[in-house]
Amino acid sequence: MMLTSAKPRNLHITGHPSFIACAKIILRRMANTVLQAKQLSWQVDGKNIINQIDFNLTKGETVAIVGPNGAGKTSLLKCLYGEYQDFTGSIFLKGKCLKSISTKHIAKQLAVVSQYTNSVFNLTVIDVVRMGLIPHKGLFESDTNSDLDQINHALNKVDLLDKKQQSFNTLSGGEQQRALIARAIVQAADILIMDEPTNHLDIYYQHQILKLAKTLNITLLLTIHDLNLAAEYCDRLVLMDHGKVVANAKPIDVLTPNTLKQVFNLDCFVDQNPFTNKPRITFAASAEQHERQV
Ligand SMILES: Nc1ncnc2c1ncn2[C@@H]1O[C@H](COP(=O)(O)OP(=O)(O)OP(=O)(O)O)[C@@H](O)[C@H]1O
Repeated sequence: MMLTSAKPRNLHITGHPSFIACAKIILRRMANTVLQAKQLSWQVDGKNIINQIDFNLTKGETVAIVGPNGAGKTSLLKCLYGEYQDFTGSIFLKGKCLKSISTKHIAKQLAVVSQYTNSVFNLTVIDVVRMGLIPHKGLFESDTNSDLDQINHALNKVDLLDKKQQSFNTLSGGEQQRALIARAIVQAADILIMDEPTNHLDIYYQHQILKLAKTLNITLLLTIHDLNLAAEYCDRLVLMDHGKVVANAKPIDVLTPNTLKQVFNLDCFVDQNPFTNKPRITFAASAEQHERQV
């Protein structure tokens, strides 16, 4: 197989047809990679929290990072969206080294809905959603009619138009998540990162938030504990344990009894959800389980 030309779009590939097909798949994936980590590690007090992770996010995918408490899921996200800068290895956002991009530029590409925002926002819902405009505006620029239209459109999309003057802190957990998604819509980034978006939500809102995120038709990266929800809504799962990636594949290939036993130290049964045909996991928590090694 031979690849010529420096410009991926003009590449001329020669060789055996199977090599050519394989090369084309690899090149297409490379061209569509929006976020990439290479040999990413992050330490606290000399302890590896994230340990030599290679990670790829392709345009349009929905990927969940799953794994036990303390596995390093949130830390990985925080490195990937630029909150932690003291990592080793490299992170590329649309081909550019993350450390070389300004925060404003990152925010134009990547919106974040993270945990524990409640105490931060003593603002009305519309003010929280308006924050999505910040990366697109100058310091003292006031809102235009088109900005207000965008804000109202986003609030309408998440069904919070009637609560726009309400204090963010007084919203229910599900409504807060929806308000933060509205902020992300206004931010107009094409990658949305969500850290445990279904935390504290009842089963109806868990599905509602994930369905809403999917309707945005953007690239989604999230952390989630519920493996059945992950299987339901995600194209790919990255299973982490002790700061490392244990498996990285389609849900059906990651959610196997052997792999889950290895990571969660619980036996489980995997069959198909009768409504969606997606993998369904039932854990068997028996009295003889050994304590998990954390
Ligand atoms: N800023 C920090 N300082 C010290 N330790 C940290 C810090 N951030 C994370 N850790 C530690 O790193 C480990 C991984 O934490 P992280 O929040 O990334 O895990 P997680 O997989 O998201 O867990 P959970 O499912 O409980 O949210 C934990 O042991 C945590 O205590």
